[in-house]
Amino acid sequence: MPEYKLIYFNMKGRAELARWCFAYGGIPYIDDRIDGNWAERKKEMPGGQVPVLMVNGKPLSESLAIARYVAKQAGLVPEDDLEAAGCDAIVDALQGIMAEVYQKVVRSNAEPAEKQRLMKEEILPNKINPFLNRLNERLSTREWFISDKITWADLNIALSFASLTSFVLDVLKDYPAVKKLVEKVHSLDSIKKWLSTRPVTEN
Ligand SMILES: N[C@@H](CCC(=O)N[C@@H](CS)C(=O)NCC(=O)O)C(=O)O
Repeated sequence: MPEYKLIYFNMKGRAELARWCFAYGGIPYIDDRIDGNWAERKKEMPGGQVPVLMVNGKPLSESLAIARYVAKQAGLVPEDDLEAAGCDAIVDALQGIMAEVYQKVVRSNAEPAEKQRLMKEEILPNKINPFLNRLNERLSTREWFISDKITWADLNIALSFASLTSFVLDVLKDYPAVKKLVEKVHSLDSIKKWLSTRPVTEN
């Protein structure tokens, strides 16, 4: 097995999906969380950013390329090309939604009341709820997102909506099939173990 080192900050952010894939696959890796000397470490990173996955000393950048690669090693990418592309599609869509939430709400300098208004009156009704409607309909008739087998798309759905629940407590209230999938992923032994042992961080 190759030697893996995942380099990122001490946060979930763009590295957490890869960490969940490592956990699911029981694949050993070094979880290298940069602490304090970013200016120095930045020079070593291709493109000057993280996450970077070192595979036997060779760097791979871009969070979704990293997560997809680790998912493949963990048996979480379908063999069928169209099913694999279906997973890519929902992962990309979720990435877009989460990027908007982080940019406009989590990292914005707006007052808390304005953040709440933005979330309630704009992002939820225009972006998140229509997405959840379609996803809930799809998950009502199937075991996992793409087929009868779990994939990294399921892990990403569970990760993203668990994280959104910290901003909007009842985000899944009207979407029971999505809620069921999120709970199913969280009840996997490998994921439960990761969640109970990972470093505690705010984001
Ligand atoms: N498209 C890249 C974006 C990477 C990115 O924005 N990384 C941020 C942390 S989340 C970073 O390295 N920031 C520090 C810097 O740019 O100096 C990805 O998805 O991996």
